[in-house]
Amino acid sequence: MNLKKRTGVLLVNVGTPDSPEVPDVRKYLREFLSDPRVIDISAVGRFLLLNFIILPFRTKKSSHAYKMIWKKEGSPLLIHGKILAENVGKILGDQYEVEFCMRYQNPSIEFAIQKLIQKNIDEIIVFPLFPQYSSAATGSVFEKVGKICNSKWNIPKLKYITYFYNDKRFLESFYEIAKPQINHFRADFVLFSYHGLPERHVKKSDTSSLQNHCLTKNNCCESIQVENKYCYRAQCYETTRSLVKLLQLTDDNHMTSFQSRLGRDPWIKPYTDLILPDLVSKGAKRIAVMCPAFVADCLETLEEIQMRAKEQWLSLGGEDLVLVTSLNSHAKWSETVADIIREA
Ligand SMILES: C=CC1=C(C)c2cc3[nH]c(cc4nc(cc5[nH]c(cc1n2)c(C)c5CCC(=O)O)C(CCC(=O)O)=C4C)c(C)c3C=C
Ligand SMILES: [Fe+2]
Ligand SMILES: [Fe+2]
Repeated sequence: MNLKKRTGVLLVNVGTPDSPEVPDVRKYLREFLSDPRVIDISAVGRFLLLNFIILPFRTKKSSHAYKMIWKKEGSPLLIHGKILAENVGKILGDQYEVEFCMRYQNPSIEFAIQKLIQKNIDEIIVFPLFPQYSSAATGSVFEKVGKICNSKWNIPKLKYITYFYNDKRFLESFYEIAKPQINHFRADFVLFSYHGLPERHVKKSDTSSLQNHCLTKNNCCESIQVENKYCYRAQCYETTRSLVKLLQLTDDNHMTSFQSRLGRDPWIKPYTDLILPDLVSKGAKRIAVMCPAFVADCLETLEEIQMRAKEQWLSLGGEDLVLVTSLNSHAKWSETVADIIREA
C-alpha cells in the first residue's frame, strides 16, 4: 500500500462562458451574478435586477465583447489558466496534483475536486488566482470549495491562500514582465487599473469595531493596518506602491484607478474611464496600462483596456496607449505559483 502523502492543488479563476454566443454568455452571467457575494442585496432584489435589468441589457453587449477577444482554442482566461496549471504541475512533480478550474461555469470546481479525490490526495491547497482579497472573488471561491468538500463522506483537509498582493515573488514576476514592455513602448505615464468593486463591499470588509475606517477617511488606503487588512482597495493601493518602487516611477508619472463597473451603485474610485481625460489634459501622451488585479489577460484587459480604453485615449488626443500584458503562463510566474504552493 502506498501511503506517501499527496497534495491536491486547485488553481481557481473567476470564470468565463463556454462560448461567446448569447445563450452561453447568458448562462455564465446568470450564474456569476446570482452569487450573493457578487451582488450582495436581498434575494428578491437580486432576482429582479438580474432578470429585468442586467440579463436583458448586458448579455448581447458582453457576447459581442467576448467575440472580439475569443481565440481559436477558446477564452483567453481559460487558455492561460490551463497552461499555467500544466507548468506548475511539471515544476511540482508527482507529489502534487494540480487542477485549474473556474468559480463560474467550466471546468467547474466540483469537477476538479472530484478528479483530485479520485487521485487519492490527502489535502487540497485552494489557490484563487486573485492577488488582492475580495469577498466577491476570493471569498466566493472559498465558500464554494468548502460547501463541496463538506458534503463528502471523507472530507479532505483544506488550505487556503487568501491573497498574495504583498508577496515579493508575485511583485517581481509582474515587474520582470512589465518593465521591458513599458520601456519598449516608451511610456511617459503608467496607469495601474484594477477591477472595481461596489464601495459597499469595501466598507463591509472593514475590521474596526465601529466599521469607521474604510472609505470614511480620505487617506484610509494609504497603508495596510489592522482595520483594512481585508480591504480590496487598500490592497490594490499597496500593490501599486510596491510596483512603483520596483519600476522606479515617481508621483507624477503614475496613478491608480478602478475599471469594470456594473450598475448604478457607487464603486470604488477613481474610475479608469473618467480619469483618462484628466491625464490627457495634464500632458500624458504615451500611457502604459498595467492591470495587477488580473494574473491573466481576459475580457477586462483585452477588450476593456486594449480596445476600448485605447480608442478613448486616441479620441481624447493622446498619442498612444498600450496594455501591459499580464503574467499569463510565463515561466517566472509559473515558478512563483509553484513556490507559493510548496510554502503553503
Ligand atoms: C457586481 C459585479 C461584479 C463584481 C463585484 C466583480 C468582482 C470581481 N471580478 C473579478 C474578476 C473578473 N471579472 C470578470 C468579468 C466580469 N465581472 C463581472 C462583474 C463583477 N465582477 C461581470 C458581469 C463580468 C463578465 C463580463 C462582463 O459582462 O463584463 C473577469 C473576466 C472573465 C473573462 O471571461 O475573461 C475577471 C477575471 C475580480 C477579481 C473581482 C473582485 C475584485
Ligand atoms: Fe468581475
Ligand atoms: Fe481604504
